[in-house]
Amino acid sequence: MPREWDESDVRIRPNKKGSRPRTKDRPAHQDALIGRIITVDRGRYTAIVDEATDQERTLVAARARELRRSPVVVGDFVALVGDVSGEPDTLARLVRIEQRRTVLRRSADDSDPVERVLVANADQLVIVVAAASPEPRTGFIDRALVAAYDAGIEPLLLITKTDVKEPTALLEHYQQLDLKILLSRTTAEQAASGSARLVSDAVQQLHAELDGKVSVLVGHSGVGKSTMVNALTGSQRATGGVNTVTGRGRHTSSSALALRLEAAAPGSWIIDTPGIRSFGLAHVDANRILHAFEDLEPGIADCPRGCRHDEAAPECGLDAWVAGGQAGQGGPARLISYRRLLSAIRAVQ
Ligand SMILES: Nc1nc2c(ncn2[C@@H]2O[C@H](COP(=O)(O)OP(=O)(O)OP(=O)(O)O)[C@@H](O)[C@H]2O)c(=O)[nH]1
Ligand SMILES: [Zn+2]
Repeated sequence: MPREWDESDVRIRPNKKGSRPRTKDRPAHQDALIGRIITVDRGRYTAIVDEATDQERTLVAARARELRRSPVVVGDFVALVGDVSGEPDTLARLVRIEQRRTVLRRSADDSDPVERVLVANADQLVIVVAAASPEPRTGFIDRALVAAYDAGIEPLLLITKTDVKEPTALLEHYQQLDLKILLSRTTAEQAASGSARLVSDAVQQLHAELDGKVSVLVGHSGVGKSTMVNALTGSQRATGGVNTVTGRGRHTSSSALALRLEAAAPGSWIIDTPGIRSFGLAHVDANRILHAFEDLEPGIADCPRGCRHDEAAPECGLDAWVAGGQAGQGGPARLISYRRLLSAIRAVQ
């Protein structure tokens, strides 16, 4: 029966060329498989696909030519095409990097402003220091806190070797900061025997904090990071499966490696960072680092206009803030830490 066309009819009328958009309008590789990058080694990217299903497998991929200039890092979700069987000696093609939820960055040091992405999509940064041997350095912790703040990820401080020394001074220093702190230790006999068995309470507490999340661990050499990572992951580095690709022997050039948290919800990963010992912060705006010092931050309310908050700043509100005890007993030391970091970053900006 004839009738009049109106605008709504026009809209639902099928496209003359068919309902499929033309190739160039379609997102490339729509049917690609999405994988999680667990390690990067000499241009080869190891990904987990179909994670937490019975199809789960590990495969190795190389970047497509058009991604040559786009760094792919541990924690990235990527689109994979080609041979995605994961069979030995196969190589998939990595054609796209999915949008990153968080990005942990650093510059190699403050004087090298080249900013590098270290890890993508992490939820948490676990800063590992020892109560003693090596002595904890608040400068390292503060830098890591700024990096976590900059990345928009949650920091957590893990103090190891509390059997060797009580971390009283360190706890005092961070007392007024809203920072989650966990302690771990071995029994003295075990430490003396050289095979550190961590007390299970400490491991379980950290496990609970990591369950369901992607966490990056950073710390100086010798603080007991590997000991803790092994306790949480069951030494996946050393034996079969995923480990042929991620095992220590073959893992030479990458600075990060994702390991699965044992006995945890799917998607719980620990990213170890053996090659990362420092956090250059040249890429972070000096005016923003105070946000990582929440215990001091309210003190700038009374600063004169344009105050630079450094030692030379006349009548900086931070001096009165810590002198008045508002940042707690550790306040004066915290202010020194803040100003030291501030001047290091300003010196290169
Ligand atoms: N007393 C004591 N010793 C520990 C503890 N945790 C680790 N250790 C010992 O500290 C030493 C260094 O531990 P690692 O786990 O290798 O340290 P790391 O941070 O991984 O160091 P790198 O491998 O150099 O990166 C080892 O001899 C451990 O047995 C602890 O809680 N208490
Ligand atoms: Zn000020």
